[in-house]
Amino acid sequence: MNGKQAAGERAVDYIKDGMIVGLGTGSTVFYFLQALAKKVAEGLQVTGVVTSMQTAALAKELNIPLMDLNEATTIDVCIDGADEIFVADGSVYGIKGGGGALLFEKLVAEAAQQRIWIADESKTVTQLGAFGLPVEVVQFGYQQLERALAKRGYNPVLRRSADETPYLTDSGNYILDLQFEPITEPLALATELKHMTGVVEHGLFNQMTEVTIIATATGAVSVATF
Ligand SMILES: O=C(CO)[C@H](O)[C@H](O)COP(=O)(O)O
Repeated sequence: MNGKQAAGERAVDYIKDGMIVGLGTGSTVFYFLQALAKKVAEGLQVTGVVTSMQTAALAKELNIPLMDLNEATTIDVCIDGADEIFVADGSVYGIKGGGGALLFEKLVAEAAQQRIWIADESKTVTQLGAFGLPVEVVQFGYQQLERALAKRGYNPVLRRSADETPYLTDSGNYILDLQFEPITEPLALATELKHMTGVVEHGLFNQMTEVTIIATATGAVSVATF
C-alpha cells in the first residue's frame, strides 16, 4: 500500500447511501474510485459527477452510476486530489490541474457541500509554487496572454502533450504553467489571473477544502478538518 492508495481508500468512509459524489481526477482518485466501485458492487447507492473525461471513462468501466453536473441540484461531497496543499490560518490553499482538469474540478468543487482532498504526504508544502501553477486559457491569441504573464514575471510555459503538440483540456483550451515561487498571496493572485482576458480558470483552489486526508508512504493516514 502506498500513500495515494491509503488516502484514496480512506475517503470512501465519507460516502453514505444515496449521496451524489463529485469524482475528482488523477492517480490518487484512481484508488478512491476502485474502493468506491467495490462498495457500489456490494449495494451502496451513489451517483457520481465526474470532473474529466478520464474519470468518466474509469467510472463507467467500474460501473459507478453517473449524472451530468447540469442535473445535480446538489453534490453532497467531492473527493479530489491536489498537486500542492498549504495550510495557513486554519484554511487550506492549494494548486490543482497537474492532470489538466482544473476547470471541471473547480466547477464540481464549487457545487459541492463538502470538499475532501486526498493525497500522499509529498503534496503538503510550506509555501505554494514549486509546482507550476496551471492556467487554462483560450487558444485564440494565447501568445498575447503568454507575453503579458511573462511581463509580470510569471514565466508561463505552454503545456505540451507527449507528441509535442499543445496539450488540450477537455474544453479544448490550452494550459500555461506558471513557473515562479513562492506564491505568497494566493488570494490576490487568483483575483489578478481571473481578471486577465483569455484566462478561463487557474489552478489556485483557495479556501475550497474542508477535509484533507493525507497518507505516508507506509500508509499511515491523517485526517484534518477545516
Ligand atoms: O488536479 C488534478 C488533475 O487536474 C489532480 O487532482 C492532481 O494533479 C493530483 O493528481 P495525482 O493524484 O495524480 O497526484
